[in-house]
Amino acid sequence: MSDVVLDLHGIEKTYNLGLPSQVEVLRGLDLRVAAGEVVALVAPSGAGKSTLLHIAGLLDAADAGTVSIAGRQMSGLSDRARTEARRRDVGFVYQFHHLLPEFSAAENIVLPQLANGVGRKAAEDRAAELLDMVGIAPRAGHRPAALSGGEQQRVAFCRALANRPKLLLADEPTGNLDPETSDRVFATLLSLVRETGLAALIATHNLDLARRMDRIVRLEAGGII
Ligand SMILES: Nc1ncnc2c1ncn2[C@@H]1O[C@H](COP(=O)(O)OP(=O)(O)OP(=O)(O)O)[C@@H](O)[C@H]1O
Repeated sequence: MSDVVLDLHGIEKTYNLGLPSQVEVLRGLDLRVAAGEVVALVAPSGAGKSTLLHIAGLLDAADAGTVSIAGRQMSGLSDRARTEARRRDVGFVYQFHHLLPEFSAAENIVLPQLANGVGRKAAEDRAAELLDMVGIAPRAGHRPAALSGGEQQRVAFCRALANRPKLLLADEPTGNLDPETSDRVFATLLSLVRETGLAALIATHNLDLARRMDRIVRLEAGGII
């Protein structure tokens, strides 16, 4: 596959609460996502979707196997180097936006850039550009509580893309929205991803949305089938 951004190979993960309550979640999972590709991750509840996204996003470590992002092997890195790689290369969107309630929409997009070493003026320009791309520039000064659910999720997309990551990971990004809003917000997400050419892995239970992506992968019995 050309231009592989996310390369998971032989990933194993077991949660050890002590025998007999050992949960083997991932058993030698392989998955690749290329630049510009939007992949739907479909899994029955409890199959390990969140576990997989956390490992791919360097939030959690696998017991075995390798994680490469943009050609760089992440498995052997120190915690600090991994955190830096996550900040720089990975954007996350969650089902519930997790925006900071005391900050405006624009500030929520500025802050992760400041944490990544970007200057304030450049960060503000980037926030304005992203809010414009998702069609809510006039809401830049609103705090999350003064935004609709769909607007909040759009801001969360902008925040995820603020540092120009190579990989976007999303866990049910439109799952808490009504079907019509979900549809519109999802279309925004797709066009954002396509414009920026990043690799995206988007978990969803919604098969209509999954079908609009480039490829569907199913997580079952600890692997991709
Ligand atoms: N920290 C943990 N300790 C022990 N078991 C865990 C832990 N986290 C998850 N599990 C178990 O691992 C399995 C996979 O969990 P995970 O959260 O990845 O599932 P999921 O596919 O995201 O589910 P859902 O779609 O319902 O959110 C589940 O059986 C869960 O109970």
